Amino acid sequence: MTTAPTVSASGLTLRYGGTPALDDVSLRLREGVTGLLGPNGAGKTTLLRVLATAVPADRGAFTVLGHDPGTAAGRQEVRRLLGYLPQNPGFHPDFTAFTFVDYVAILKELTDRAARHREVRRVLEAVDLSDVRGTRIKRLSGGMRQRIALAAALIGDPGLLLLDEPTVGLDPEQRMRFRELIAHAGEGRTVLLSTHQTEDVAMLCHRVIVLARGRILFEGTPAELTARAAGRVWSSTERDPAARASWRTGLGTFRNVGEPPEGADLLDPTLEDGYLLVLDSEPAEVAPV
Ligand SMILES: Nc1ncnc2c1ncn2[C@@H]1O[C@H](COP(=O)(O)OP(=O)(O)OP(=O)(O)O)[C@@H](O)[C@H]1O
Repeated sequence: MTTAPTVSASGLTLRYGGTPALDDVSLRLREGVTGLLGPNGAGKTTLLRVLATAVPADRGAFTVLGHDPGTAAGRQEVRRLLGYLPQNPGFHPDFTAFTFVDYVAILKELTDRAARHREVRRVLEAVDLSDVRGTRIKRLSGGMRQRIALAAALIGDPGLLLLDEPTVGLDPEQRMRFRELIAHAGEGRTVLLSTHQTEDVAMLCHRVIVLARGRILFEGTPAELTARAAGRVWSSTERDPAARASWRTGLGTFRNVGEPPEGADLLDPTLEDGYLLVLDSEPAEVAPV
């Protein structure tokens, strides 16, 4: 039995000038972590901002756990149900981890001081930052700052978590640590994770959406995205000019992605190969506005 979707969206469209940042986007998000992949300018941040009710769509509609943000009451309810980690969280560097998260909790209408402080301690504990809660943010590493932003998004235990490129700029160890936290956050709630890291998607997402030029090009499981490249990745001793992408690996041979020649030495595809080929299938021209 499939659970009811947390988010149901249909026909979301938003233009900046003549450029469609979102173009007729329909989707359903369920419990677990859904990765949102797409090249720069694909519309990922715009989609997250629309779902976070930070900006209204020009057309289309969506609900979060049945609430419609098209009405003032619905919008208020949706805001209570979601946590949002924006691309640039905008910390005041002189705030401590605790005062920043407490400030966000006040904005989230947690008015009872004692209960709010308990909640702030809970979310800082959840991201393993209890030890530095009194430290000023300017003295903390990038990874710790991202964990503070995640803690702030977790205030009130939201059913929907929107994360905009949270692992950008983190070193591999911090990224792995953050992956653990996202996977944990995705247990029992719905997470939409915008990222450029195909590895993050392969490692922790239940589903993946590929967005380009404001349109959804693919929606499915990471295994299904990887399968798009089955039989389309091969090894050769020379760069294959017919390949969509071709590079020399550490082994000295070339790894090619595209349409292989007859009898090619096929390799196992990765999610990144599938992603590349899905992007390649995109029509070159955008529909006239
Ligand atoms: N406030 C704005 N005003 C004008 N154009 C905008 C605005 N925000 C986004 N855009 C445009 O909308 C399109 C989608 O941008 P968006 O930031 O959503 O993409 P993205 O997939 O998040 O990109 P990135 O991976 O680089 O963060 C781009 O063409 C961008 O230039």
